[in-house]
Amino acid sequence: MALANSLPMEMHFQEYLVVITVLLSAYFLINAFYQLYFSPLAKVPGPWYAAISELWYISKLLRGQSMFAIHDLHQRYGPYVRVSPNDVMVADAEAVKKIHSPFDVFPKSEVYKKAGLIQRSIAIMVDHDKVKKRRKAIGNGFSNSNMRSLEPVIRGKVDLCVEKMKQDLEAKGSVDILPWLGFLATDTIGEIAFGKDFGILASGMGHSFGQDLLLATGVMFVRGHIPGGTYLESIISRIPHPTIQWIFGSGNRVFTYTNQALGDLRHEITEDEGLGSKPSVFSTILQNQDNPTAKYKMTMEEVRDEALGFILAGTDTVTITATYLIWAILRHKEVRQKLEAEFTALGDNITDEALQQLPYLTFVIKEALRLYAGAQIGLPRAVPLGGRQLGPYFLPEKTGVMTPIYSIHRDPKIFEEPLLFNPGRWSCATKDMEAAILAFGGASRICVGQNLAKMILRLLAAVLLKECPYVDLAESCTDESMQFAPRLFVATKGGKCELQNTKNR
Ligand code: HEM
Repeated sequence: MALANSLPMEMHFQEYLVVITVLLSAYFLINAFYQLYFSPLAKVPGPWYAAISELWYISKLLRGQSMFAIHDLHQRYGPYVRVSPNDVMVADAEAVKKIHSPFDVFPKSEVYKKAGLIQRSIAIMVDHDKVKKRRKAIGNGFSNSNMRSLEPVIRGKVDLCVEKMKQDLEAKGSVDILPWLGFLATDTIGEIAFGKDFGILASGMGHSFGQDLLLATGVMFVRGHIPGGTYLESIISRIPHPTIQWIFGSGNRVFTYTNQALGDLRHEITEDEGLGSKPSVFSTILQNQDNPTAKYKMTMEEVRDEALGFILAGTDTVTITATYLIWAILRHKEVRQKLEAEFTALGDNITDEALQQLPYLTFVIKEALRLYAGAQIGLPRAVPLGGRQLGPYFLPEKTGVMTPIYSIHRDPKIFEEPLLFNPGRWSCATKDMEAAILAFGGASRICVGQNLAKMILRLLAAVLLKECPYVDLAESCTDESMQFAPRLFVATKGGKCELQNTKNR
């Protein structure tokens, strides 16, 4: 009897499944046919599997292979490659200039917005008018003149970092600079944004904030890149398992820490009207909060999201660029000698102002940023209203266009022998070379922290070579181990960058 009752149900269910499968297959086939032959992007070259679904690009991105995979596609298909139904990678120098033009703004793509954790930060803002206003509000904090007033803080961090690395070199004969430069970046940005560092340079150990931020960023990234990521998150985050709760609680823990630190900083700044308080990129903003006539104001939540955005955007990028900069200097003897000559001529006058005047140091940093800047993936933008002609293709509005830094910086039409680390090439730089550099992005969305990043790089190179003249690459630090690893963000293949003390060799 029970069997007799269940049979029609089962048949009904199977029929239901068959209908759904047929419908889905039909949808898939019709969509694939449309994408390949009738979509406005159908003429843009690229592999067929990328044109019919986002899966190929997302999987490459999440597995950290996007920059290599995209580079291969550009070699095969040319400067325009369709990498998903609605996204085109553009490595054509003229079109890249248009995409990052200050006059005809291609807004950031919504991918950033979906990410979530730092909703009020400039890094994920799409609306251009809001971006302009916010950049004015925070721009002063990173201006060259404010950077000068922050220099003692930054110099103090660089000195401490070099001192710690020197201790390892002298006690153990070698040092892995990768974690130390990570501590340097995190503590420096922590201090100038929150008014206090995380104490990790001094202790030589990570801080739970770093781990929480990493987790929260992972959640944010998956949410932004996986279709339906927000719904997936709201379901998974309800599972009452301690590890899952801990992972999804990371965002709140990060907010609690940041609110506390910024609250203290605000108190200190408003109590003594900024006199003698710790220098911070937010000093003016925090002073202005209770000033009714102030032109640019920000709420505490906005300041918090910006501060977190700085940590997220600034720490890994500075760590990786600084690591490769030091590696590249020590890897190329003639580069090191020329730099040492410039530093020797400065004597003890190692100030950032003096370092900024050194031509060869400037070329070395530019070349390190060309080949090894911490961000190498495609910068996502959307085609503005009305659509735009880019090269031979007319792309409708809202088409995603990405400018792949890795490939553009290695374009042989612009950079002779593009894979060679050759700082001298910048002594006679062409306009095209200058325009092709996207290490800090471009135009209206150029990196807010580039002055800070460059200051750290300059001071680090000068102080390290002065304090540790006996340092060289360790045997473990080979060209192979220093290749880019397939990770989400740039990383070294060997997972470290070891230097050794050559004094006793
Ligand atoms: C060598 C180190 C750095 C590199 C290579 C780098 C690279 C970049 C790039 C390529 C962009 C543009 C992203 C896009 O257009 O989609 C960007 C934006 C940004 N960066 Fe950096 N960055 C570095 C350091 C920093 C530091 C130290 C901070 C802050 C303390 C920072 C804060 C930001 C912010 C807030 C944005 C978003 C700006 C906007 O959307 O208008 N970056 N960075």
